[in-house]
Amino acid sequence: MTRQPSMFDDLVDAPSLGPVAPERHHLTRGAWLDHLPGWVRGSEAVLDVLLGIDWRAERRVMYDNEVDTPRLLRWYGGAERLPHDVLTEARIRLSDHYAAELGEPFVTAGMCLYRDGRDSVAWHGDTKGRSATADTMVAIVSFGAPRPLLLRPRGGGASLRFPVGHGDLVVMGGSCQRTWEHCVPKTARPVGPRVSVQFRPVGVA
Ligand SMILES: O=C(O)CCC(=O)C(=O)O
Ligand SMILES: [Fe+2]
Repeated sequence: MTRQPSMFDDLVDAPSLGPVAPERHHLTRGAWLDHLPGWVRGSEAVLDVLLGIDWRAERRVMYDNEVDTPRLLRWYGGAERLPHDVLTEARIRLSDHYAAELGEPFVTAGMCLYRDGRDSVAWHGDTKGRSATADTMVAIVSFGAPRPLLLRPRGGGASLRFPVGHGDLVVMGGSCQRTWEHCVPKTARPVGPRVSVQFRPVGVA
């Protein structure tokens, strides 16, 4: 029996991706950032799945004590199935869109869970691996509560602020990891959880 479409269909529709049509912001020294708010439609359903994956706390040494880093992590190599099919599709679509410019596909998916405003990541560049010396791209898709992603040039300069959450796409490209730094600061505002999914080529971390 065929069913009449109903007003509830929007709520149960599978998450989907809009066109990859980001706006490019040229930064200094060959760095750039592509920004596309609301790329993933129906991102709440993806967030629900992501909140339930096997998150891991990472320990690091600080002032001689071992402390938990203030966010949870999960890293997927290229061979591991991603927790939601729309993420697999996102990786394919991003690899297609950036193929000519990047020259290789996005492969790994690093995920971070910011449980609330106390979770954060300090200023850094993703400079483990080839990104220490070569131009590359890191594509970030965000789910859940918006948090600001801040960028600033290494060696000093004003910082830029991009709100990221609810299906937004941000791609850091060119020399961005070497010549600029980024962070997600803590906030005293009450905020819900945010999951960041970062796609990178092999050998970039
Ligand atoms: O939360 C984000 O989107 C940024 C995460 C990040 O910079 C990193 O894990 O290297
Ligand atoms: Fe990073």
